[in-house]
Amino acid sequence: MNQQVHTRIAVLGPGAIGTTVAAALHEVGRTPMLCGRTPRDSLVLQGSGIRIVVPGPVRTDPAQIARPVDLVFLAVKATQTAATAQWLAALSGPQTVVCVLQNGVEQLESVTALCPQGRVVPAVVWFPAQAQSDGSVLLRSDARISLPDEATSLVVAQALQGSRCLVDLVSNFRSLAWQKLLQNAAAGLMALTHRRSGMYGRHDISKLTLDYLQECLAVARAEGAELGDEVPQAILDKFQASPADLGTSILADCEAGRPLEWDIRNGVIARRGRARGIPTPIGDVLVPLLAAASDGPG
Ligand SMILES: NC(=O)C1=CN([C@@H]2O[C@H](COP(=O)(O)OP(=O)(O)OC[C@H]3O[C@@H](n4cnc5c(N)ncnc54)[C@H](OP(=O)(O)O)[C@@H]3O)[C@@H](O)[C@H]2O)C=CC1
Ligand SMILES: CC(C)(CO)C(=O)C(=O)O
Repeated sequence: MNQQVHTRIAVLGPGAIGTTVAAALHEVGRTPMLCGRTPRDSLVLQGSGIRIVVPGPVRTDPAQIARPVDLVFLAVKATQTAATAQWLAALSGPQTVVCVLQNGVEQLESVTALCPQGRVVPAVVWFPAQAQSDGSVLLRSDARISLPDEATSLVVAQALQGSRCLVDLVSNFRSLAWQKLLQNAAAGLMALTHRRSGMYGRHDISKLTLDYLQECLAVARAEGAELGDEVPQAILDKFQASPADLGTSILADCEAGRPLEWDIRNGVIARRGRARGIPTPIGDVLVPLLAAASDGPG
């Protein structure tokens, strides 16, 4: 008997990333339970040559959950994690694996605090996905996540096996998570300018991006990430090679007037730098601007 077929899976936070993973699971016959904030009958993922409808409903009341599931994909914004405490308590038991599909390097601590019963696996999410005005989600590249190469991650890898969401199990997870964090930190500039990837073609913005990434790299290395000297330029090259209209999830939040993940994407680097005595002069300017753009007042 195929054990995967019997794995009970929930997607908590059926937004851009949650819809992508739910669609990948549904497509291979492992339709997850959908848990969210806004009731919906179904989710729709669109992309180049794809349209997948994931049957709902999106449940909105954790009190209606009768028993834990085997695997939870948590895909709310980091600013929303605390508000999922009741969901995590209802969905997770001692055997439950909670895979955190969020940016940042602090997922393990923040989510473990909310579900001490579950086993938490942080993920690096590499693909861009954007909610559309009709409620569907647009997937803008192949779906891929990286997980630490450890036993708990196998539950996640098995659930996604054969699906359109590729899973890498990596021995250098910390380094990879910091590398992705640097990409996100640089993407924060889009939320300040309200411009998309095309802006990295400007000479002044590419210089600022490289200078910022150099100071972020120094903090990442002090935190134990093994990242080479080429990383800042490689990140800039990636933005410059992206479609000019490609945004980032923090820009989507900014445009929708939602709180920004400024602390887990940019603030964390300045915080960790301060704790280690590493100067972060550019971050010290960007972070208050992002925080104020997010939280006001005014
Ligand atoms: N989008 C992207 O391209 C990428 C995003 N990421 C990261 O992935 C994470 C998720 O981002 P993304 O998918 O863009 O976020 P979205 O804002 O698109 O989705 C968040 C989802 O969580 C739901 N939600 C919010 N609060 C709760 C709650 N209390 N209980 C249950 N559900 C809730 C939202 O519901 P509602 O519809 O009501 O708002 C929404 O469906 C973030 O950390 C982001 O940085 C990483 C790589 C790429
Ligand atoms: C698009 C991507 C992968 C890079 O900025 C991302 O992480 C995000 O939008 O949050």
